[in-house]
Amino acid sequence: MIVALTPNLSLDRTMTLDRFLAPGQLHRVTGLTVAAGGKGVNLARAVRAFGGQGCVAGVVSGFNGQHFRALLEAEGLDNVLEDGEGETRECQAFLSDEGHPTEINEAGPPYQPEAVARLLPRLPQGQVVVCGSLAPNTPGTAFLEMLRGLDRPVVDSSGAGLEAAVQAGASLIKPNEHELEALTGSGTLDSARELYGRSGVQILLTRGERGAAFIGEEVWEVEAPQIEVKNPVGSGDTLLGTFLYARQGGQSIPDALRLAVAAGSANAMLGGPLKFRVEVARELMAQTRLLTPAEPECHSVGPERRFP
Ligand SMILES: O=P(O)(O)OC[C@@]1(O)O[C@H](CO)[C@@H](O)[C@@H]1O
Repeated sequence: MIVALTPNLSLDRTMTLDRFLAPGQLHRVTGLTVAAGGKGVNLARAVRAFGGQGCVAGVVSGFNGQHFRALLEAEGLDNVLEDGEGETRECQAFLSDEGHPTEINEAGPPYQPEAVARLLPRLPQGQVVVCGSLAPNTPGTAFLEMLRGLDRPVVDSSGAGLEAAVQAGASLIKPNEHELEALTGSGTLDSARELYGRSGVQILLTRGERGAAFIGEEVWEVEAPQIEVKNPVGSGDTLLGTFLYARQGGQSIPDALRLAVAAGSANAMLGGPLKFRVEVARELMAQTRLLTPAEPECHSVGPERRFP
């Protein structure tokens, strides 16, 4: 079981516009999809698409929260949800034939310690993955404490969330290059190696259309296939969900990474997490390229921490 604990769930509204979003102009919506969202939902969808067990966990609130529950139930995704106060946020994605997909994410209701305290004991047994942004006003100490109580979770967050993940000794983090740069001052493979060397936290570094790298005791890089991107939203979540699913199923790191990169590409090519198809990911896997594992320059690795 992969448990996608998502601190800031959302209702995702994906709008196709008659032309690329332009300031000060009227736009007509030619297509609209409303789906349960937040990074953990996309991750759980990918796990399930491959035949694995994925469960969404989080706090939902208000009318949007009821809508979220109904959409998740309609999709048949396993979930553990607690009711909170305020209103679950909305995240908008704008697409058009002219490209440049654009996202606008609300902040969401503030951190709700009581609801989180009710939620955590209800999490099912399994690998916990903490996914996405934190609720506004989440105290750093409370988040750190939560991570420490989760037995080496995987963390896909940014900013303070990522810093806390390193401090708490997460088993794996999944930054993109910008998030790694914000964390360490540089988004390169060398800086990821240095981070692993001093923390023992494994890193799955996503590099957008270029692919991804795994940095731990072993270092692997995979180049993504050339595809036409329809909607990149959720590609990183699909990539991570696929990687974790494949590793739990016993696949080697390079095989899991190739499948994960292919799955992220399939997500972007097909139009997002609701359109993702495993067969396409498997086909695209043949077009990924595994680069020769680079020799770590820094051998001073920390305590051994492997996933799973
Ligand atoms: O605001 P966060 O939590 O960073 O990201 C939320 C979000 O943009 O991430 C997913 C795509 O990765 C969307 O489904 C979702 O709405």
